Amino acid sequence: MAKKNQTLGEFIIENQADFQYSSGELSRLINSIRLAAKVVNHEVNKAGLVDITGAAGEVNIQGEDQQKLDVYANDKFIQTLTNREIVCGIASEENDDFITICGQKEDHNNKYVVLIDPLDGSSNIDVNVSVGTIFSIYRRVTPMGSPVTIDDFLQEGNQQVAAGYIVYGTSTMLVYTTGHGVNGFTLNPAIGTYYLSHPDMKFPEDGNIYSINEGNYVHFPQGVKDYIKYCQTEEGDRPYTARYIGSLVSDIHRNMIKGGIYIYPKSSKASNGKLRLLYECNPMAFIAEQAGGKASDGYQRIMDLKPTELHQRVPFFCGSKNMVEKAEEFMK
Ligand SMILES: O=P(O)(O)OC[C@H]1O[C@](O)(COP(=O)(O)O)[C@@H](O)[C@@H]1O
Ligand SMILES: [Mg+2]
Ligand SMILES: [Mg+2]
Repeated sequence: MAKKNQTLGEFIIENQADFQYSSGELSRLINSIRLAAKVVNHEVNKAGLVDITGAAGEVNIQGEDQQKLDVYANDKFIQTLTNREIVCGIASEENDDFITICGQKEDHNNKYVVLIDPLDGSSNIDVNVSVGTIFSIYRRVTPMGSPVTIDDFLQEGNQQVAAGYIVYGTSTMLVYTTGHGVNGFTLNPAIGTYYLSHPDMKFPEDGNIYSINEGNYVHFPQGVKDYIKYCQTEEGDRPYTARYIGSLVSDIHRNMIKGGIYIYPKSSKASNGKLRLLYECNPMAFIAEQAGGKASDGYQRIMDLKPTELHQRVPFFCGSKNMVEKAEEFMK
């Protein structure tokens, strides 16, 4: 049983056996993400002081202006994972195509691929609102020693071996799962160590927070409009409270602790919504389900969706189980 205030390092070692294929590689991989997150956290905390705010002047494959911190975080995570030779491929929101990590030896036995949203909530960087990083880990499907292919990345979310996020907020937390529940670790910045502050995190089955960008209301499908009206109706424990930070990681983290639902639906402006299946929705869905919550595209379980493209978008309904089921009823 996880001991409160255990360090992340201790927790990783102690729980290594949990993992079916445990050979220490996944532990080293999680440790590398822990390290890269500390480096990025250091920069995030100085946003505004150092020249790390504003646009980097490039546009990513999503057509978004890359923020300097998007690029910085992307470089730090890719560097840290590459230098430790534990992954055979990386895909990122900020890179058009996946990257093959060969390392020193061509025939390395690295068996994991990582998909990452290096900086989530980019629109909040310059305004001192919490942002995050999201990661998703799979075992490769192509034979060891053979070139990594797109098939290693286009796997259904139910094949994830681990997933998690880092939230750079009032404190910095790393929250992850390897399919054995969800645990949250808070960084003590004074000594640079993560401590188990939130063991065995659980989504309350019900909540009274709904998180959606109502500014797009007129463009939403009727089912979403009806669900919003339902949330705002004076009846029983409603109206619910509206909370929307505009950083997926932070909105889901809050709702997991307090109970709530996050929705980024499709709309007449965005036929598949905005969020990316592989490095935003699948990892957050794995976390949500492992914490007793639910995640769908309004109809189907997110983690059963068959990916077809690296940067594909899907509608996203995620949160307290009963609230997501209620919203799905309105989508029927
Ligand atoms: O401004 P909008 O349209 O409400 O979108 C906000 C959503 O977009 C995102 O910022 C997309 O993620 P990135 O910042 O990683 O591109 C989510 O974090 C957030 O929930
Ligand atoms: Mg994102
Ligand atoms: Mg991002």
